[in-house]
Amino acid sequence: MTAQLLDGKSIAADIRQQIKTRVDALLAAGQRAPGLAVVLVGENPASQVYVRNKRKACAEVGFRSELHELPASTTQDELLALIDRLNADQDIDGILVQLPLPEQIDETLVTERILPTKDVDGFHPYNVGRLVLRMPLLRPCTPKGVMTMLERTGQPLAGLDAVVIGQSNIVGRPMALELLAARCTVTICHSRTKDLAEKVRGADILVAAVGRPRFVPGEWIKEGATVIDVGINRNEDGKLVGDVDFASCAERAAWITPVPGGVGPMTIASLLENTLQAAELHAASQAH
Ligand SMILES: Nc1nc2c(c(=O)[nH]1)N[C@@H](CN(C=O)c1ccc(C(=O)N[C@@H](CCC(=O)O)C(=O)O)cc1)CN2
Repeated sequence: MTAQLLDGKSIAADIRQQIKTRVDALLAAGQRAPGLAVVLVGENPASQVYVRNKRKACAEVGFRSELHELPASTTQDELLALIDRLNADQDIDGILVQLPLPEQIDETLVTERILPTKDVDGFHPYNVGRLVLRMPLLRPCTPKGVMTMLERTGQPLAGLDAVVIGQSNIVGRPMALELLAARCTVTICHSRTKDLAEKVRGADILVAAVGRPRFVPGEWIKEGATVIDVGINRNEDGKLVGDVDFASCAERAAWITPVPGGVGPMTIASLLENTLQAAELHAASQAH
């Protein structure tokens, strides 16, 4: 089998177009455009690229976005004070603090300080808890983007065996919850998992979020599986590569995501969807 490409770049472009149409309708009805505050602490070059791309996507769909760039020496109290101001700002619907944060700042405290209804990353324990209970409000962006891609394959997900490699709070765990909510039988694998290859061989859907270049070889892939690669790694020549060995995995899979141009653009598209949803929540709360 040679896999069909799940083209995140083009699915994300469709989503941006749909969101733009909804923003145009809001503006035509005399309402204001959704507003996103993006907070970047320090000068991590990858984070600077992601933040730039997020703001570019906001501009493309007609959202307002404001950037709060803080020095790497920012204290936790200074960052929390900024979040308090953004929580209270009626012109701001969504708040995003780009991760990772410098080591003097506690990520958990920061995540918990953002109002759950403005938490467009979906990382607040309230939003994670709602996902656990199958009553999602704002859903973590990368897993949400993966679910959108899986819908595009047209295959019913209920009853499929899904394997997620990686147990991070922002990808692996919420990804497993999303797949469980879609009624897959889900196995979460991590660095202590025994017989990883055997587990992956049983997967109808594989989501690789390991952070190791080309970690999954084609021989682990079940014939006809869907392979979702969340990894973004630089190889020796500086080229971006995923967590799966694309060429050999594509020989056995039915569907596969590329890197770049797969899950990454979908993360940003999901952020736009969440920001629109947060703006709708905000407008509804003001109507009462
Ligand atoms: N507050 C958050 N921080 C981080 C998140 C997040 O969702 N929220 N996720 C990652 C980084 N990330 C978003 O912030 C992200 C990573 C990659 C891409 C992307 O589009 N990648 C491109 C390649 C880009 C390149 O050239 O480097 C692709 O895959 O095609 C988007 C978003 C950690 N932090």
